[in-house]
Amino acid sequence: MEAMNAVRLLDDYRRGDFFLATERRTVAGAGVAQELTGTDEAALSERVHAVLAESDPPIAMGVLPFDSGAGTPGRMVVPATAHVTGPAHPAAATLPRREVGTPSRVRSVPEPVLHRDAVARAVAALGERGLRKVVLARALDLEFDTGVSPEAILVNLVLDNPRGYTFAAGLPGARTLVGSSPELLLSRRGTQVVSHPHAGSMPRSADPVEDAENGRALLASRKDHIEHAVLTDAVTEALRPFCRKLDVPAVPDLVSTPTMWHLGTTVTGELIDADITALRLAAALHPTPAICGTPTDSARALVTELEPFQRGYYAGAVGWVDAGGDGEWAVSIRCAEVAERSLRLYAGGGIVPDSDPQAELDETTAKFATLFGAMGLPREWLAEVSSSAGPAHAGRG
Ligand SMILES: C=C(O[C@H]1C=CC=C(C(=O)O)[C@@H]1O)C(=O)O
Repeated sequence: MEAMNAVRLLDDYRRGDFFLATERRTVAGAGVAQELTGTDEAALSERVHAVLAESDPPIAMGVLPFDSGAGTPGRMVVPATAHVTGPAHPAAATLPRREVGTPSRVRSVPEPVLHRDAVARAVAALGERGLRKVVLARALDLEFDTGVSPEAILVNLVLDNPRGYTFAAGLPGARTLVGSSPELLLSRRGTQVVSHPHAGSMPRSADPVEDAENGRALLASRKDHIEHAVLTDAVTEALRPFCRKLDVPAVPDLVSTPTMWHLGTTVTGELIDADITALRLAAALHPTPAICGTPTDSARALVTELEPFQRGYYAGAVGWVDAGGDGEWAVSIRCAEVAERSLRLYAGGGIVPDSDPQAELDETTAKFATLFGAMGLPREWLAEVSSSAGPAHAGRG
């Protein structure tokens, strides 16, 4: 695998290919030497491992869906050419921002008032069905009169956040998943594994006093600590059978992106069996309660019942694995599925018994700001399309 300048790789990215920029490295793959798809993620990881023993380049990259049971397959590609190099920053900061264009229509799915209703129904269902947490999402559909460029969105996302897991990945049906996630599902290097689960949120603010206050409020929020503890417990339990040592801090850290504050816990472990690959571990962890809920099956059933769309590759995972089993997988949030002249943005939030429907609607609105900012769209539009007044406010143009 050749090393090439990360900025050049970013500039060269074309839809259909794979790109992941992190604080530590940049991974890019172009073209398709082999494609493997499947709805059983553990089986897919075994097939990928077998293929990688004979592949050049010895690396596969791709996406896992939120729910492969809904028929959306995991997709892994051994690219024709692959590059693994250093971080895109600070050099990327010199790149000019790219124009994305203005959508002719922006629509909330479901309408904001219906998302609030869904949150209220979820709160009721938690008690009735014995769930500790469920994550509910909504979408924004943007339509354009001309082609929309995932390449431009990717460049702007990389510029906006040197610390994110910023990705673009080709999907079946000539679509592209593009986004910038704060959340590491799993990385493996030799026998060392790391997961950095995130749950609990407050928006960042341009006003430094309010911004710091929001961070403090999140650290003091009992509801958010409960939401986070459910997640950390599940990640710990999923990793435990694979690890001889596991380190789980007792309290989460306050972590941030340019648009959100979160609670995050860095879980580190040492594998018992060095043959377990990063993709196999990602498949074992997914879906965590950061994007689904607890217990997993009942939470997933409730998501299917209450959300008026299929999540596809939102709230799945995006990453890579090499022939030695090392790799890095991010939770695919703060992202959009881009088609020819349209795109769908997704944002969700964890619901626990103390959740408030309006606050949950506002939280999804704040999370959309990552993609909205990268597309150069005004924040006021986001507020307008997320107004709980409903359909009269739900469209533009
Ligand atoms: C499900 C999403 O965020 C997750 C990650 C961080 C904080 C979250 C929360 O506070 O609810 C969510 O669990 C999303 O951005 O769509």
